Amino acid sequence: MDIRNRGVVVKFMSNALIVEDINTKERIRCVLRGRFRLTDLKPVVGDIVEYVRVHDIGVVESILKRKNELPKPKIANVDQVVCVYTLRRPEVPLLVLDKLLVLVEEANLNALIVLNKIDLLTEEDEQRKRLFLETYSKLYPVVMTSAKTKHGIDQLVEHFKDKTSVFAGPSGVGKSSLLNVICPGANLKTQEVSEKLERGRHTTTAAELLHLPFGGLVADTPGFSLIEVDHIRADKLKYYFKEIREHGNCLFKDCNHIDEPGCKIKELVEEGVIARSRYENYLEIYKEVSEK
Ligand SMILES: Nc1nc2c(ncn2[C@@H]2O[C@H](COP(=O)(O)OP(=O)(O)OP(=O)(O)O)[C@@H](O)[C@H]2O)c(=O)[nH]1
Ligand SMILES: [Zn+2]
Repeated sequence: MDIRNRGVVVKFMSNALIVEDINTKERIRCVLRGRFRLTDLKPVVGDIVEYVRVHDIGVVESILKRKNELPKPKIANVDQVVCVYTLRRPEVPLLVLDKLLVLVEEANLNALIVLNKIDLLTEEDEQRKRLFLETYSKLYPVVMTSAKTKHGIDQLVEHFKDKTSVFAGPSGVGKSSLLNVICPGANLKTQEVSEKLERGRHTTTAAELLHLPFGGLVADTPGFSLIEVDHIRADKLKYYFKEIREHGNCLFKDCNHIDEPGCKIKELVEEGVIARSRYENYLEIYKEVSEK
């Protein structure tokens, strides 16, 4: 009787995949059992598979049910999307972060918010920083970091421990820099200009999962930096804003919280329970997806 082992698919190569054994952490080159040719279901990075050893290679027998699945980068069983944001260099509009969080909620994933480049913040930014923390730490875990001075990196590491993470966020916020700090040796090439020009190609190649030295896995790609919400239906948007989803109870059951009478959400914005910027961005995205 063959012994079935379990492992995580960490990488794809031309005609084989690399599976990291769940128990031994050994990386084994695997091929797929022939019957996979007959189905549409193929393993992706992040999948947990069952495999048997045949001499020094493995043969993948089956794929375990996925907890979740990201289309781009193609990756399964992600525990958290690490949403990186900066208040300076670049100064990113909150709308960009709120759209990203909508995508994370839509995919039913957990978000970790990282406010990076805090070394660049001055006293003038104190107010904006406080407002940012006030708004988001009610909703998601927030960590403040500097990839440059290493401030907050210990705390960041705690959040990555024993999880499968993927970075996301707009260009230039420091995703690759943070990855290189928490995973020395990852050596993300994406910082180089030549590579950046090939970005289109880079984002279409399969992600690879890297083993973190303190336990856990992280995808080597900059995640989804293209933050596109056009596919979302306007009447579904309310489910992808955490605080709006959690405070229902409007006069109309199907209230979209725009200008309906007896809207509880609008009341909560007035009372300061729901952040005004979040509600305004909700309205903005609602408008955007209604007009398409
Ligand atoms: N001052 C400061 N600069 C930083 C910090 N983190 C990253 N940078 C710089 O910001 C620039 C962009 O960093 P990247 O890590 O390439 O950003 P990215 O998010 O991966 O960008 P894309 O690959 O375009 O998506 C680089 O010049 C980094 O050196 C930080 O915490 N503080
Ligand atoms: Zn309402």
